[in-house]
Amino acid sequence: MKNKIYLASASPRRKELLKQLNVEFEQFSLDVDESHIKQESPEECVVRLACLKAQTAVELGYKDRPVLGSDTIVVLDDKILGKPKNDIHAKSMLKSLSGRSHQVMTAIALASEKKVLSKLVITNVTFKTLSEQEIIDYIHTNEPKDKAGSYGIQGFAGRFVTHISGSYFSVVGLPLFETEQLLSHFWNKS
Ligand SMILES: Cc1cn([C@H]2C[C@H](O)[C@@H](COP(=O)(O)OP(=O)(O)OP(=O)(O)O)O2)c(=O)[nH]c1=O
Repeated sequence: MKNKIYLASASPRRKELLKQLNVEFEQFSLDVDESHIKQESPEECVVRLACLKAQTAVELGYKDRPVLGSDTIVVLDDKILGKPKNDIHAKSMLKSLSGRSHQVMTAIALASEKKVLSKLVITNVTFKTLSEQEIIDYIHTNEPKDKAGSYGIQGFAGRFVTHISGSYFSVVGLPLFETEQLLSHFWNKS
């Protein structure tokens, strides 16, 4: 069917965001190797991972509709901050983000057997200076655990943000405007 897609993602946030586009979809989770390759830039890495998620799903047999894959990373001084390994890791990431600006990069990819289209969205986010206690309290909320950069702008960390330039939805995991654009490109080209 023309307007139905698959969402290759375990993320409940991406599911909720995709609903806002009024696209019919089925979600499933995938196990892909998300490790970073040393030589690649953050931009190359996030696009590669979004494409990998979408293309792996196609290879696994999800071929009757386009597959949407997405990946989000936080980048500080050109270095990738992925998901924290533990609370100590989360603490050091939050410390490094304190009082500074960073980029949140989300790539989206649509794949079928015939083609793959992708788009990279970069958003600048500035944090206020965080006290040691604020970082500890935030880690106790458990929010950092499954999130790139150890924070969720949509949750308690929203109050850390003094400035954002770009797409709020992209920071949460799925840029709405760009996803709709990519879908329409994909369908117009098929
Ligand atoms: C910076 C930031 C990230 N995140 C989330 C978005 C992504 O879900 C997650 C980054 O990990 P991803 O590997 O991009 O996504 P995921 O593992 O949650 O889901 P899947 O790979 O199956 O699609 O961090 C927020 O929810 N809020 C934020 O403010």
